[in-house]
Amino acid sequence: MQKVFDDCYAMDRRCYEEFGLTEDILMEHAADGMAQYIRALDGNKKEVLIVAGPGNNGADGITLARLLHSDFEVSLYMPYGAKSDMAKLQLQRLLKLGVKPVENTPLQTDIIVDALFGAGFSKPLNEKGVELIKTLNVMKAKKIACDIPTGIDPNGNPNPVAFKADITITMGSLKKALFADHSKPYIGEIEVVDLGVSRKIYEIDTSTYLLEADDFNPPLRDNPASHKGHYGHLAIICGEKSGAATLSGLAALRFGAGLVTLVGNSIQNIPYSLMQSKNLPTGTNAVAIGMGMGYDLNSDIADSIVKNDLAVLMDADICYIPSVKTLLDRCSKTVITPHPKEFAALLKTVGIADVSVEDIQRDRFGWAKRFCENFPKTVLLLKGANTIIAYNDKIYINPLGSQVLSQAGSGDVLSGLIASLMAQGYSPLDAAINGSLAHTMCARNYKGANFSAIAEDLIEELRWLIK
Ligand SMILES: NC(=O)C1=CN([C@@H]2O[C@H](COP(=O)(O)OP(=O)(O)OC[C@H]3O[C@@H](n4cnc5c(N)ncnc54)[C@H](O)[C@@H]3O)[C@@H](O)[C@H]2O)[C@@H](O)CC1
Ligand SMILES: Nc1ncnc2c1ncn2[C@@H]1O[C@H](COP(=O)(O)OP(=O)(O)O)[C@@H](O)[C@H]1O
Ligand SMILES: [K+]
Repeated sequence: MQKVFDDCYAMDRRCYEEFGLTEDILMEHAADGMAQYIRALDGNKKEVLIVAGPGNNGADGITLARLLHSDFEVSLYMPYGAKSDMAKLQLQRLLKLGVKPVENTPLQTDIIVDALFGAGFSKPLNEKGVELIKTLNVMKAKKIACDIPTGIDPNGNPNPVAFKADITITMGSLKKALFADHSKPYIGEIEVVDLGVSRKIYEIDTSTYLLEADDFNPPLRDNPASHKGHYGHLAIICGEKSGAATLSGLAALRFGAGLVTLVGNSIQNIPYSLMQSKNLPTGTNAVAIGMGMGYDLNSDIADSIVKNDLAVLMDADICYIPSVKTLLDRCSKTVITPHPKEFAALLKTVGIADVSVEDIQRDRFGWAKRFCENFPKTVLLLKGANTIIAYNDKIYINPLGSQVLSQAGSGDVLSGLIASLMAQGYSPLDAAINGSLAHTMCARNYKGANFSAIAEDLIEELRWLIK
């Protein structure tokens, strides 16, 4: 797990005030981090175009030009001149080496470093900036963003366009804007550079964390004398489309639930390994509800969930049903897993806000936080390119998913995985984190073409998740 921050200003300030470092020292390290990365690239890449802006992001770029000068053919392009004190100082130093900024971007180059705007990006790019970014984006070169790709605003949205990086070399620590859904196509890989002290010292407390594959805690069985009763009994409520519940059920079983029952009237053709029942079976310790259900929730089942305070995973259609609020208010072990459209419906159903899917996607962290303030007992998993898991004031980001997962049924698999862990006794938060990690790791391990995975393939991958 890595720490993630809104921005680095407080941590930079601490470096100056408590550790006696200067802006100059921090900047030298920032530029050196990029220089080391460029020096380690394949030896044929010699031409480097650095596009430097007027502020300290630009100053990082100018400093990099000094560090690379004479070992590389550096072109430094400064379309807005140097405005910040550090940019002016770094430019003076560079001029003393006899290096002058170029008047135009070259037509081709091996490497482009985007140091136009970084943490200070605060208003839309003007026409000149838009044209420049578009020109850089179509050039064939290795593309490196300094701190954050130019054009990505603090909420992670391109405004209106953004530099499309192969790698973002970010300064000091990770920032939330790198993990918005809208920024994902622009960020590329991410590398963090230390700024004069180790990251362990630089970073302060946070409530946001980035999940990694190493955080995965699988439901391994360590009791040789176990029986199915040790691994929980999950009930999945079926409705209009029983295929969704069946996929969830198979995923839950493959992920270790001892017994999985599909609950509903006359469900056809269910796989032999799943049980079926018209009512909530006695002995159920977790319930999954909403997948393919339609908008009709059996009130006896809802009452029984509330009365017995069962662990409950809620997904999909339940976001549109008013009684979702009762479940969220009254149950103490709940996970809800909407995609952005379902989340918009949920916010409206429970009376928090009437907003569009695009409003949510432009501020996923903000809306997740607002939801959790209203429902402090619930774990929210907001699906997306970078899935967010939010509980109370804590946020966990899972960046490991990919377009392999973009098809109907993969959300049903996710519900089954999380509900399976809830049945096996994981806390709702741990179930959401580990279910989501398993889901994205299955997608990463899938060997076929990235358009070809279906839900059943993800379920198959669970077999090989632990090597
Ligand atoms: N503060 C520090 O100690 C460090 C800062 N570093 C670098 O400094 C960067 C932040 O520098 P700044 O705060 O100077 O900000 P930027 O260099 O990102 O932006 C410079 C200024 O441009 C203006 N601006 C913002 N958006 C604009 C737009 N769309 N069109 C035209 N002008 C616009 C703003 O007034 C802003 O302050 C970081 O991203 C990082 O690269 C690093 O050197 C590490 C240390
Ligand atoms: N481009 C992507 N990158 C990462 N994860 C993705 C991507 N597209 C889809 N997913 C994931 O796939 C799942 C899709 O769920 P959902 O939309 O509910 O599908 P369904 O209900 O049809 O099964 C979510 O977990 C989502 O985060
Ligand atoms: K940048």
